[in-house]
Amino acid sequence: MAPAPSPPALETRDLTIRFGGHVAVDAVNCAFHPGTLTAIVGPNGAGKTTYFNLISGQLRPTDGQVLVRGEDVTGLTAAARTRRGLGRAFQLTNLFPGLTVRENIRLVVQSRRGAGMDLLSRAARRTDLVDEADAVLARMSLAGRRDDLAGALPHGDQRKLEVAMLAALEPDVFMFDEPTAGMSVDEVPTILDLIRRIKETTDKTVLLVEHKMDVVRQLADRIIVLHNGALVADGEPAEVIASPIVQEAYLGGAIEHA
Ligand SMILES: Nc1ncnc2c1ncn2[C@@H]1O[C@H](COP(=O)(O)OP(=O)(O)OP(=O)(O)O)[C@@H](O)[C@H]1O
Repeated sequence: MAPAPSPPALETRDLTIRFGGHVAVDAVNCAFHPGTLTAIVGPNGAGKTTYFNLISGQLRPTDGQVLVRGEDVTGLTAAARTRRGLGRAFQLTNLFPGLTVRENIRLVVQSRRGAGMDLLSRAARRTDLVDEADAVLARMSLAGRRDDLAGALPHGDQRKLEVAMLAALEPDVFMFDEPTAGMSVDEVPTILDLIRRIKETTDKTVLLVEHKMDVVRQLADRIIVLHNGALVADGEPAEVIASPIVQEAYLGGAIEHA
């Protein structure tokens, strides 16, 4: 007998949230698999960030479920979902500005290894933890910034540090919400390179909310399109980008509902 296929890394079933009479996410059914980077696109207000918030546990759905490796996590807190392998990069809110770049990474490594979040503890002096933090910094091209205070970094390097901290957490599912927002044109390629490295060197599941279609085109294996909270397209990037719904959303303004 053939072995049962493994469940998706992440799945949403009929995931729905209403704010008053407004349906912000509307019965979204979608499965995400390891080794795949899925871009989530759609016009402003389509429900992309709300969908992320429902997956990561910042919001509770009105209806539907979130499953991680087949396990229903809908009733769990955001922190419990993180422990089950869901990792989300928040726009700079996770950084400790008064600590160095290396200390920020070390805290993530420490906490993942169950050694607490105290920088002065005995665990914090363990050389294996420091070495691991340094390896992440090297991999993420941040070794040169190792001793700089996170709060004093230029914006682009803070965003890089945020990606590096998520990489140090080693989640199964990486969630990026507009990782290049507010970056200058010359800083964008570095972030894309870091995300590409995560995608190419690991068998992780990556979700990316992104407005810039050139970024999506470069990174995505698959694109899903949200519009008025509903999933309206799902497929290969070239095919989805060429579809009338995306052409209208990005080149011709708002999409009219059929
Ligand atoms: N807490 C909330 N209370 C009421 N309405 C909300 C709330 N959060 C989001 N919404 C509404 O839900 C809809 C989806 O918003 P969301 O921010 O998810 O869209 P988005 O696709 O991420 O947009 P953008 O691309 O502009 O970031 C919008 O109409 C928004 O006003």
